[in-house]
Amino acid sequence: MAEYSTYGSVAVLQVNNPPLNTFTRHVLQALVSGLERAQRDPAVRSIVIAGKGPTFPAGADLEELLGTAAAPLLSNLRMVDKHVDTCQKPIVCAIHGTALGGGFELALASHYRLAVPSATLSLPEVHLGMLPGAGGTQRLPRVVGVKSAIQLITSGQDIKAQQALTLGLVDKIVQGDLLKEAVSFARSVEGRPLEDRRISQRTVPDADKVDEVVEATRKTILRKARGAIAPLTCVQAIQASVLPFAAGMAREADLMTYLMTSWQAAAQQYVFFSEREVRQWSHPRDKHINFRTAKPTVIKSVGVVGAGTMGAGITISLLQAGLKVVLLEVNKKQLDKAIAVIQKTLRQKSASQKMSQLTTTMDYSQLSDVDMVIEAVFENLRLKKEVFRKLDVITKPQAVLASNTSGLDIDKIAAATKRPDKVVGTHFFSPANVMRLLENIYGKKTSAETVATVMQLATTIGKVGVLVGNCAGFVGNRMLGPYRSEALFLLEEGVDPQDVDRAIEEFGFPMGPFRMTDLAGNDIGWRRRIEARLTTEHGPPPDTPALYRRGDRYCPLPDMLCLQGRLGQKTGAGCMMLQEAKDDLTENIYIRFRTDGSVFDLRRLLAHTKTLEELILDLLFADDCALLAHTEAALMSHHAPSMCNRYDPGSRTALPDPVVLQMIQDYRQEHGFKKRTISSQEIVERCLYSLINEGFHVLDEGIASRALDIDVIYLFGYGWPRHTGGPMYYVERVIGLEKLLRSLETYSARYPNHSHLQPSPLLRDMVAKGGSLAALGTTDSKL
Ligand SMILES: CCCCCCCC/C=C\C=C\CC(=O)SCCNC(=O)CCNC(=O)[C@H](O)C(C)(C)COP(=O)(O)OP(=O)(O)OC[C@H]1O[C@@H](n2cnc3c(N)ncnc32)[C@H](O)[C@@H]1OP(=O)(O)O
Repeated sequence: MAEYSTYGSVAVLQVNNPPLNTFTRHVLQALVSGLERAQRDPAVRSIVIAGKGPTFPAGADLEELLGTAAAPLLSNLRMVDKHVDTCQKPIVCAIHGTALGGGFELALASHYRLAVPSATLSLPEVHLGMLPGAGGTQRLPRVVGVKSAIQLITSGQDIKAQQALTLGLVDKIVQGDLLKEAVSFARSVEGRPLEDRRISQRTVPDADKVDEVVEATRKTILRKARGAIAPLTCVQAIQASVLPFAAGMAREADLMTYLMTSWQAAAQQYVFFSEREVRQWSHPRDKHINFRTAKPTVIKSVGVVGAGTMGAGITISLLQAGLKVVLLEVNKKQLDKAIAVIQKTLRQKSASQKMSQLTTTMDYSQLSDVDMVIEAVFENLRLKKEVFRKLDVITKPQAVLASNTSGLDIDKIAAATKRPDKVVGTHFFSPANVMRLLENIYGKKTSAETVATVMQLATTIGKVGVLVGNCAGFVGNRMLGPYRSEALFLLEEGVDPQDVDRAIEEFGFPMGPFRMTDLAGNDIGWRRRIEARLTTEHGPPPDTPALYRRGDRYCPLPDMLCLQGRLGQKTGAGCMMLQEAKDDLTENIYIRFRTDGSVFDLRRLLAHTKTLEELILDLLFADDCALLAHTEAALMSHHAPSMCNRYDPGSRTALPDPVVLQMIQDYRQEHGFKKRTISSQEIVERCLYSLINEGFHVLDEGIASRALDIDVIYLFGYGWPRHTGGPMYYVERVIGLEKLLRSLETYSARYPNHSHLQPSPLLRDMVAKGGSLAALGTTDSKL
C-alpha cells in the first residue's frame, strides 16, 4: 500500500496501489504509519513521498469515497493532513504521471514538490460534483491567488509541469531519475526551517480583492454551470481561504459534506464510471460474445470516403491517433478544401507531422490495402449502397467497412456487399474531431470481431464508443424524434419557440430545440420527412389531413417554413426578414466573421455545403467547441435571419421574431388551436419525458443493452447536462419511475394522439414489479 525504505537519512514512502495509486482508507492508513515511523526514527531527517508504477496518486478511490468506507477514508485523510502539516522533517513529493485530486492536495500539504516534465496536476473534483476537500480550496489560493484558484478549481483543468512551475506549484522540474533526484533534493533541504514552506501558513496574495474577484466571475461560472451546484460551491470554499487556515478548512469541510451528499455528486460519479463501463460491451444477440471474448482486428490504416465536414473531422481524429489515412473524395475542389482544413487543424494542435500519414486521392483503387474504410458521403441510402458495392470489390477481403450514417439501415447497406459480417455503423458526431461520442451499430450479420474492432477503434482515437442495435435513427436520433415533436406541439398550443428553448436551456442543455434547428438547418429533417413520404417538396402529400400522418399527430410547421425558403440560417431565409431574405437569394450574400474579420460570399459557399453545421465548419473549421460557439455567434449576429429567432448584432441572445410568431399565430387560428399559458415545468416534462419514454422502448427492443449506454450517448453526443447523470439515470434517481409513469399517463390522457406520450410497456412493467434500470443493465436481462 505504501512501501517504506530509507536511503541514509531519507525515508521514502512509495504509494503502491495499482493501477493509479488511488487513496483507499488502507493506503492512507499505510501513509500515516509510514509518516509516524519516519518521524520517530532519529536517523531519518527528511521524507520523500512518491507513487510506484505509472503515476503519483490520482486522488481518492471513488468507490470508497461513495460507499460505506467514506467515513474511515475521510478520518484517515484528516490524520494524513495533520501528520503532514505538523511534520518537523521536510516532506518532498516526487510527482510523475497524474497527481490529481487528493494526490495533488497531498503534494500541496507537503513542503516541497518536484515533478518530471510530463507530469500533470489537477483538481478535477468539480467534474465529480465535489470540491477539493483535502485542503485544496485553502492551499491553492495561497499559492496562485483567488482569481487563478477559482479558474483552476471550477474548470478542473490539467496543469502541465512547466505551468505548475511558473505558478509556483512545483519547486523544480526533474529531467533524470525522479526518485534519485528527490532523495538528493530531500537531503539538501534537511535541517532548513519549515515554517515558510508550509502553504497553510501563507496569506492569500490577492486577499484584499476577493469579493471583487468573486463578483466578477460569478456570472460566468453560473452560466457555464448550467444548473450544476459544484462550481459555485467551490467558489464559496475558495472565498474562505482569506480566513485563518483552520477556519477556512472548517468551511471547506462543511461545503464538501454538502456536495458529497448531493444527488448531483452521485450523478456525476455515475457518469465517470459509465464512461468507462460502456467499453465492457456484450453482443445483445449472444452475451457470450463480449469485450472479453471477441478479438478486434488490428487497424493501422483507414480509408475515409467523402471529404465533407464529417469526413475531414473523422480524418483528423484518425491522424491524431497516429493512424494512416487514405482520404478519398471524387470532387477535387472539395478534396482541396478538406486538405486545407485538416492541415490548419493539425497545425493548431502542433501536430503537423501527422500530415505525413495522410494520402489523399480521387481514385478508389488507392483503398485496396487499408485495414478499414469509414464511408462519410451524403446521407442517402442509394448513394451509400453504391459506395459500399465499390468498396467491396476494391478493398482487401478482411477489411472492415463502416458507414458514418446517422440513422440509415445498416443491414440494407451491408446487403450491397458480399461481406455483411464486416459491415458496421460508426456514427460520429459533428465536429467529429471534437465530439467524444462514437455510436457503433451492429447489423444482423455483423461479426463479433467487427464489433470488437470498432469498439477498440473508439478507444484508440480517444472517443467513447457505445454499441447499439440497428433501427431508424439508432439510439440518439431515434430518441430525439419525440422530443422534437413535442416541442412543435407546444408551439401549436401557445408557447413561443423562445419559451421552449429557455425552459430546456434552464434545465441544463446548451441549446434548446429551436436554437438547435436554427443552427443545424431546417432542411435536414425536411429531406428525411420527404424521403419517408411524410411530406413533399410542394406541400403535404395529396389527400393527407394537415395534422396527421399514418394515424399519428403531425405538426407541419417546419415543412411550411421550408416551403417558404426558410431553411434556417444557412439560406439567409430565416423568419426574421422573409421577403428581404428571399430577395437576397438571387444576389450574393456576404457575411463577415467577427473571429477574423474576413468576408465570405455565403451563396457561393452554399454551393458546396449542405447544412449550416457544415457551412460553419467549412468556413472556419473549429477544433474546439468554444471556437465553434464563437463562430456560431458570429454567424448569428452578422447574418441574423434564422428559422425561429433573431439575434441582435454581437449578441447570442435569441430574440422573438415577429414574423414567425405571426405565422404560428395564423396557423393556430387556421387549425383551431386555443392559445394557453404553459409552464416551464410542462415544457420540460413533455419534451424530456417523451424522449426518455422512447429510451424505454429502445431498451425493451434490445437496441440499447443498458440504461447507461443511453446515458452516455446523450451526455457525450447531445449535450445532456452532466450533473444530472443522463436521461435514464435522471429519471430513475431524481424523478422516480413511478412519477414518470404517472406524468406520461396524465399527458397521454390529455393528448391521446401523441403516440410517444403513451408509457412504454417496459416502464409500466418496471413500476409494477419494482424493477430498476440499473438492474436491467447488470443482469443482462435483455440479452
Ligand atoms: C493533506 C492531504 C491529504 C491527502 C489525502 C487525500 C485523500 C483523499 C480524500 C478525499 C479527497 C477527495 C478528492 C478526490 O481525490 S476525488 C478523485 C480525484 N481524482 C480523479 O478524479 C481522477 C479520476 N481518474 C481519471 O481522471 C483517469 O482515470 C486518469 C487518472 C486520468 C487515468 O486515465 P486512464 O489512463 O485513461 O485510465 P482510466 O480512466 O481508464 O482508469 C483506469 C481504471 O481506474 C479506475 N479509476 C480511475 N480513477 C479512479 C478513482 N479515482 N477511483 C476509483 N477508480 C478509478 C477507472 O474506473 C478504470 O477502471 P476500469 O479499468 O475498471 O474501467
